Amino acid sequence: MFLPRIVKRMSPLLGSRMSLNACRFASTDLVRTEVDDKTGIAVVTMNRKPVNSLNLELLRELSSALDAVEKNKSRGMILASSLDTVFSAGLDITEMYKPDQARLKDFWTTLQEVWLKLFGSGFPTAAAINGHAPAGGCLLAMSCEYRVMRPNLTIGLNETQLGIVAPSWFMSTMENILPRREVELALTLGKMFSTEKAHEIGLVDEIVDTKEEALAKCTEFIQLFARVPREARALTKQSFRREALQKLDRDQDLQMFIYLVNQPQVQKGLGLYFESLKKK
Ligand SMILES: CCCCCCCCCCCC/C=C/CC(=O)SCCNC(=O)CCNC(=O)[C@H](O)C(C)(C)COP(=O)(O)OP(=O)(O)OC[C@H]1O[C@@H](n2cnc3c(N)ncnc32)[C@H](O)[C@@H]1OP(=O)(O)O
Repeated sequence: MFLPRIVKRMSPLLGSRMSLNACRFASTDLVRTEVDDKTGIAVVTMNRKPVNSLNLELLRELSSALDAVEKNKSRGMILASSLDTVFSAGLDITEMYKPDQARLKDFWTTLQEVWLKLFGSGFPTAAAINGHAPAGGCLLAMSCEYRVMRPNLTIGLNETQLGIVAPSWFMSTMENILPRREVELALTLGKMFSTEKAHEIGLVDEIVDTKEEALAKCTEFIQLFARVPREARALTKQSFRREALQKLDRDQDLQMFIYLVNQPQVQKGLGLYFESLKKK
């Protein structure tokens, strides 16, 4: 459950530019939200060790954090990870392998919700990709309007490599950034791009050396909109994204997911993949 702890104070504990400004914190164990009072930008940081795999609880907290950013009328939101080498490992395999059926339904519904809120948000969004971002991790980053990534990492929709299929709204999200042909090739291959390649093709906008620089670049991007009327910007962004958003038939997508994930060969594949991750 989202129990925001909101305090207003000067924070000598935070690094770099954030430390200079009074910040409001709305934090839970899994998601930390800090709003810089000077810029009005919220930094939403995922914090689920070891790899920020997206389980039901993390997704619920992300969903609540997005509501809070919207409600607080923040100038924008930066999505980041508290981990040194992983942005997010994507969906938590344990939610889909030998699942409890009621929880599985909740899990997928909440993932849809997070995507609808993030991809469809009116406020400006940017991702500080300070670690690997496979599959669902890539989806979160791609749902933002701008991506800044550290070198020598990987990002992509690798689902076919796992013997599963990325839902069509994952594909639409990549199509919002890359040409359709490039997306088809990336998805059919289950391609994980290096930071450098992702930058070359436009999946990532900038490469920087540190997380602090990534946050600073994301802030600069969001501040580009400082003088653009908020509502006009929001409606323009949402018009561009409306087709993808409306294409998601939540109920049909849920039924399809539940049916497919419960197929014995899919369960077997997920089990083998999970074991291979553990043996690594
Ligand atoms: C014809 C058939 C059609 C069938 C259609 C079926 C369609 C149904 C399904 C539809 C759903 C589709 C959507 C899927 C989207 C997804 O997001 S799937 C998840 C994909 N994610 C990955 O492939 C990432 C896997 N992880 C990694 O690559 C690496 O862990 C990492 C690069 C992120 C980090 O590497 P490193 O720092 O070296 O950590 P590790 O030692 O690998 O991992 C540490 C620890 O975490 C566990 N773990 C890693 N990833 C996950 C995960 N996604 N879920 C759960 N757990 C994970 C890993 O096992 C380690 O655990 P232990 O410490 O060993 O216990």
